[in-house]
Amino acid sequence: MKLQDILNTIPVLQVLGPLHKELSSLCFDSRQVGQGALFVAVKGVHTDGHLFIEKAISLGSEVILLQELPTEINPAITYIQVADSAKALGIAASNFYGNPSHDLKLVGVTGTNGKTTVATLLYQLFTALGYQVGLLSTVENKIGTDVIPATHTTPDPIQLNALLQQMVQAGCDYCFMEVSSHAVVQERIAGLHFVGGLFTNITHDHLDFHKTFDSYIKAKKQFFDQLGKSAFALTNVDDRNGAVMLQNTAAHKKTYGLTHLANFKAKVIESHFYGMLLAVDDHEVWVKLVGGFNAYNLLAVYGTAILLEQETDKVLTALSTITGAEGRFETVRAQTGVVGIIDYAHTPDAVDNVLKTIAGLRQQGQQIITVLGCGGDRDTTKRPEMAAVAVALSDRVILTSDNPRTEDPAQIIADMQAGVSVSQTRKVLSIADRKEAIRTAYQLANANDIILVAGKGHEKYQEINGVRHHFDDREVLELTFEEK
Ligand SMILES: CC(=O)N[C@H]1[C@@H](OP(=O)(O)OP(=O)(O)OC[C@H]2O[C@@H](n3ccc(=O)[nH]c3=O)[C@H](O)[C@@H]2O)O[C@H](CO)[C@@H](O)[C@@H]1O[C@H](C)C(=O)N[C@@H](C)C(=O)N[C@H](CCC(=O)O)C(=O)O
Ligand SMILES: Nc1ncnc2c1ncn2[C@@H]1O[C@H](COP(=O)(O)OP(=O)(O)OP(=O)(O)O)[C@@H](O)[C@H]1O
Ligand SMILES: N[C@H](CCC[C@H](N)C(=O)O)C(=O)O
Ligand SMILES: [Mg+2]
Repeated sequence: MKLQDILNTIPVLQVLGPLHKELSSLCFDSRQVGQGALFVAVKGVHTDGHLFIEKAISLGSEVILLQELPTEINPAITYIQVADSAKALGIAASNFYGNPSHDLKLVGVTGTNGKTTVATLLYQLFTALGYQVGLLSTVENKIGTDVIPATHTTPDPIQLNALLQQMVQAGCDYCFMEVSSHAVVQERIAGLHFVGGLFTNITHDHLDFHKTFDSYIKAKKQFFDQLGKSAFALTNVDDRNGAVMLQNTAAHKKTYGLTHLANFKAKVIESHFYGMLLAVDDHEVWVKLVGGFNAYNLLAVYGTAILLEQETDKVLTALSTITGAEGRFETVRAQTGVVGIIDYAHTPDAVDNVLKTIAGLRQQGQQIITVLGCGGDRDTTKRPEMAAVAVALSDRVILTSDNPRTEDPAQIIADMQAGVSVSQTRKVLSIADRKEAIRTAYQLANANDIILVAGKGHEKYQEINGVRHHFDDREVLELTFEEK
C-alpha cells in the first residue's frame, strides 16, 4: 500500500525523506518487523518503541512513524513525526485495512462490569434477528460463527482492524465490541467509526493502571467524547457517573435505568435460579439470565436494538432466547443437591452483585460458601475490598489464588485478609492451591448448600510466573462433585 494512503487524515508535524514509498505491512513491535514494513514507535508502560527504531531498520523497515526524531538521521529512511504515535497507529491501521469500521455498524460497550455480557448478548440477539454479526470480547472474537481466540478485551489497532476487515469480507452487518479503559488511553480505538456507544457502570478496578478513580472515569468518558453526532450514546442513569459519561458527547444522548427516569426502563417482577420475569418498557418477558445486574445488561441490549431500529416485538422474542457469555453465573449441580456457581466476578462490585443475587434466590437453610482469589500484578487496592464483600455476604469464605502472575500467592492472600475484621475470621480459611480450595468448599458443604467459585469465569488457565497452566473452574468443580 502507498505510504500517502496510510497517512491519510493523520495530523503530521514533519516528514524527513521521500513520501513515495510502498509499504508491505504495519508494525509497532520491532520483533515482528519484515521487509517493507512501516514501523510505528510507541511509548509503552514498560519500555519505549523509539528505542527499537534501529532494530526495525535492520530488519527491513524504511519508514518510521514516531513522536521524537532520533539524534542521527539515516538518509535512506523516511521519518514521519506526529504528536501522538499511538493515535497515529490507530488511524494508520484503519487506513491500511480499508477503514472497515465504515463498512459495517460498529457499536462499542464500555464500563467496569458487564461489557462481555452485553457485547455477547448483542451478538446473540442480532444473530437471532437474522443478521451476520461480529463480536470482539474478552472471552472470544467471532466472525459469524467462526471463533478467533481473544488475547485482550480490546485488541491492538492492527489486530482490531484486521478482524474488522475480515468481518466486512464475511458480510457482517454489525460488530459489537468491548472497549476497555486501557484501550481508550492507549488509543487502540483511534480512527474507528462507531454508530453507537454504551456504558454499563463504573466501580473500583484497574487503579494500578489509571492511578485514581477520577482518571479511570475520564478514560471511560473519553470514549463518548470521541463519538460523532450521527451516533447514539446510551448510558445507565442509575449509575452515579452514568450522566457524566455523556456530558461532552456530540452523539444522541439516550438513557436506560431501573430506578431513575430513563428512555428505556425495566423492572424485575420474578427471579429464579433459571431466569427472571422482566417488564421492559411495560412489556413482560421471561429471560434466561439471573440477577438484577443482568436486568441492566438486558435493558442496555434492548435499548441498543431499538436505537438500531429493530422492531420491538422481534427484539423481545429474541431477548427471551439469549443466554450471555461463558463463565458468567454458570451453574453445576452435584448429586447431593449442592449447587456450584462459576462467575467471573473480579471486582468488589461484581462480587457484591453476584452474592446478593444468590442470597435473594436461596432457600431457607442453604449456606453460601465462596471461593475467591485476586489476580497478581493488577490493582492491589481491590483485594481487601473483594474479601470484605465476600465475607459479609457468605457463610464461609475460602481465600485462594486467582492468576498469581509474578506475585507470591501468600502475599496476595495476605492483602485480601486485611479486609477481614477480627470478628469474621472464624468464617475464613486460606488455601493457596485453587483446586484444594474448591475441594475443601465441597467438603464443608451440606446437601443443597451453594458454592460460588468467583474470579476466573471462562478462563481455561492459571497464570504463574509467565506460564499458563491448564485450569478450568467448571472442570474442577465437576470432578470434585463426582468425588463424594
Ligand atoms: C499495560 C498494558 O495495557 N500493556 C499493553 C501495551 O504494552 P506495554 O505498554 O507494556 O508495551 P511495552 O512493553 O512498554 O513496549 C512499548 C512499545 O515498544 C515496543 N517494543 C518492545 C520491545 C521490543 O523489543 N521491541 C518493540 O518494538 C512494543 O511493541 C510497544 O509498542 O501494549 C501492548 C500492545 O498493544 C499490549 O499487548 C499490552 O497489553 C498487556 C499484555 C496487558 O496485559 N494488558 C492488559 C492489562 C489489558 O490491556 N487489559 C485490558 C482491559 C482488561 C479488562 O478490563 O477487560 C484489555 O483490553 O485487555
Ligand atoms: N451490569 C453489571 N453490573 C455489575 N456487575 C456485573 C454486571 N454484569 C456482570 N457483572 C458481574 O461482573 C462479572 C464480569 O462480567 P463481564 O465479563 O460481562 O464484565 P466485563 O466488563 O467484560 O469484565 P472485563 O473488564 O474483565 O472484560 C460477571 O461475572 C458478574 O459477576
Ligand atoms: N480483564 C481483567 C481480568 C481479571 C481476571 C482475573 N481472573 C485476574 O486475573 O485478575 C483484568 O485484566 O484485570
Ligand atoms: Mg470483558
